[in-house]
Amino acid sequence: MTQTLSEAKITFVGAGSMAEAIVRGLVSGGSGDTSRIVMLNRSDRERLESLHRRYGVSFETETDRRDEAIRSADLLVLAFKPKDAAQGLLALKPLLRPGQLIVSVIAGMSIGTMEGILGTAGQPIVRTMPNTSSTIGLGATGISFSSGVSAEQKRLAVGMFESTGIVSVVDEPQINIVNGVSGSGPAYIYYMMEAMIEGGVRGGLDPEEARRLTVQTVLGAAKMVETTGEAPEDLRRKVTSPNGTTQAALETLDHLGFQEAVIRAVLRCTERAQEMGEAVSATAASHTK
Ligand SMILES: NC(=O)C1=CN([C@@H]2O[C@H](COP(=O)(O)OP(=O)(O)OC[C@H]3O[C@@H](n4cnc5c(N)ncnc54)[C@H](O)[C@@H]3O)[C@@H](O)[C@H]2O)C=CC1
Ligand SMILES: O=C(O)[C@@H]1CCC=N1
Repeated sequence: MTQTLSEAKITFVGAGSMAEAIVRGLVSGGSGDTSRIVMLNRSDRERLESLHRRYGVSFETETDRRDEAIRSADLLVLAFKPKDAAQGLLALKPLLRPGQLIVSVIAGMSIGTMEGILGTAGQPIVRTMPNTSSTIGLGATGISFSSGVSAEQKRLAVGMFESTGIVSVVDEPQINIVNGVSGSGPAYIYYMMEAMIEGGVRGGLDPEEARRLTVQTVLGAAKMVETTGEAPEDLRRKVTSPNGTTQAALETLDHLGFQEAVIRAVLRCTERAQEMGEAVSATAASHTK
């Protein structure tokens, strides 16, 4: 029988900000009985209770029941930090069923590393890179599959992230660059917004007005690219009158290396994901020695 996303039992291992962003997207997308979603955390019962109150999800804190929530899940979402990944995966290893679907949102950690730690080449693993805008249904998620993922499991995993925004299926080696563009991307935009607000305030605007104008400008610019289908470059040209104010502003950005700084940030982020993935392998190797 084919299983739908609204029937699938989903257990989150790690109940931090990314897990909450996905849950909030799932719940507001109206996908089934939310009590079938179980949240587990290393500690912090209050956090789990708060998620239960806000989204109607279940949670477990007692060892036997936590283990059962892991064993019985159709989709096991790994949502802990890379620094906790080696230990977290080793603890899961004895609880996994063959064929049980693992979905990782952990930055940097490759499918090969997960297979190595779990000691199973055939376990279906979905490696993803979502972002926190999933919270409001405007997420952008890169997703890739190990060879053991069935067509039905792919559909479930893609469906889960589609309920939180858009999904790009990519080859696994590209997940780190997705991290550089959209996984960490919201932070670059927030950083630019902080600077625009600060510029407005320095120029004499009230901070709240500077914030309001900045938010609408970023929203409007993103919507213009989406709605018109025009290239950002062409839209930028339309704002830029020859020898006008925008040109003066862009020349200042060019002088300070804005474009190159952003490109280098995206690529450095990608490289950092690779480094973090390698650190997980090294930690796992030291645990299993
Ligand atoms: N925050 C973001 O924008 C994004 C984060 N990610 C990835 O999502 C993962 C989680 O990130 P956040 O939610 O920001 O971290 P977080 O620190 O908010 O949450 C992680 C949670 O996992 C729990 N945890 C650690 N080890 C555990 C274990 N063995 N069993 C159960 N729970 C455990 C911790 O107690 C913590 O509450 C990271 O691997 C990160 O790379 C991916 C895309 C975007
Ligand atoms: O900063 C991080 O490592 C995580 C991964 C993508 C966004 N936040």
